[in-house]
Amino acid sequence: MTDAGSVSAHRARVVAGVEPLAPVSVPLAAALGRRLATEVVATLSVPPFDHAAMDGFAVRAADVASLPVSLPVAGVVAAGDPVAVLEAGTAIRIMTGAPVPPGADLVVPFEWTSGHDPVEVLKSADSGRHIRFEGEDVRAGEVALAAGSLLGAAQIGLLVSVGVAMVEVRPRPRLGVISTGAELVEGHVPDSNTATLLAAGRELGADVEAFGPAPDDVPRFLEVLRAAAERCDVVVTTGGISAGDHDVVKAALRDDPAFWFGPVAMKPGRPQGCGSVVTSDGRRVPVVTLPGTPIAAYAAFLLFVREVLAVLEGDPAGAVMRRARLGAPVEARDRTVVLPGVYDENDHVVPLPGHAGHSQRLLAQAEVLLVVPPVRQALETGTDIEVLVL
Ligand SMILES: Nc1nc2c(c(=O)[nH]1)N[C@H]1C(S)=C(S)[C@@H](COP(=O)(O)OP(=O)(O)OC[C@H]3O[C@@H](n4cnc5c(N)ncnc54)[C@H](O)[C@@H]3O)O[C@H]1N2
Ligand code: MOO
Repeated sequence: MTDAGSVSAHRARVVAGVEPLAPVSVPLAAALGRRLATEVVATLSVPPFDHAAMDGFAVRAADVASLPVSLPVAGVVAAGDPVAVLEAGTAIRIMTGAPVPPGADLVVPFEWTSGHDPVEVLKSADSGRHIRFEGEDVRAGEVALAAGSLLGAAQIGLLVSVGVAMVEVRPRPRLGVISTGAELVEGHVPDSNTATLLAAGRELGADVEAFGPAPDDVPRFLEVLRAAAERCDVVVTTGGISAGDHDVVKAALRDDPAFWFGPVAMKPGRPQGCGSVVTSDGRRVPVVTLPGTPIAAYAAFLLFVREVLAVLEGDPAGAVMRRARLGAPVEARDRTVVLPGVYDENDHVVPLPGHAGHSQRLLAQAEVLLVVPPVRQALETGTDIEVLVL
């Protein structure tokens, strides 16, 4: 098979022409899990003012340079108090978080002193000790987070600290799933692909909607596809793309120049396709046509559709490719093989025994899918390979 049929070529094909979604402005509370569309510049410094890092006494380092020394305590300042001023030759009792009095350049912790007025300082330190200086972490005007950053708990906390309340983020992609096949419409086979792919989409941060099962009828299928595209940013179909008499997806789209169908050198998931539909308002919506066999559909979703979602969500690097070491030898073939597997006690990956090609039971027991590259040789224990974490 030519390179056009490799997994990596198909990955590139499905994301070709896909652009990040137009940014939306949201309050921080709605930004969890989104990516920044623009860099964020700090409007406040972190910390916002010089403050004590320890409970103790604010002093001038020069006044405690030679020990022992005893200083009168001129006042007390706690976090939230107005700023006090330190006169030379005195100390101010200070609590962690309180603003450092102008004139002071050292906080001596209680443990290094007699603790009472006049305070005897027993141990000294250089100017600047136990003070957190304004802007030493982030300075106002500096870039706090780069465009493309994923907003998790820590990033949201940082944005609050730098004084930012609204952020420009990429919205959640809207993922449409269309399963196809008369056996699903008639209820002879439960539609597990729709349920699996909706769940997989939600796990990847998408808003999801089912439009199938669609019957094996070309005009009906095209109607469903257009309706899905109008409401979505990416549409996935399952089934109907191999060589059968009722393969509706392929029949409907094979002659559309915006679509590609062909075998990809992988197992499971050999029949694949992709293309795009233009909506009434001129949006180009990518469409990925996955095989119907449940394991093939799920593996292909993780290999290909995850990439599309990553681009739409504004991930600058594309979907994160995870890797792991083999915990047992695996025979690589002439095409990419996707095997259900688990982590062993060394955090290496091993295929589950009894792999029978299409077992949904085995898939449900798996922690990862091993992506065994098409290198036609025995891969030894310890070999580094790509994994799809489930
Ligand atoms: N002559 C050939 N036949 C087949 C080829 C081929 O290259 N030449 N490829 C085989 C491979 S590999 C696969 S994978 C399948 C893919 O076929 P389709 O994508 O057209 O899928 P269907 O025929 O519609 O369904 C396959 C299988 O999966 C079940 N299915 C479908 N959708 C669902 C769903 N939503 N939930 C649960 N199960 C589903 C369906 O009932 C079939 O049993 O083609 C081979 N044939
Ligand atoms: O390659 Mo198909 O996806 O296994 O049965």
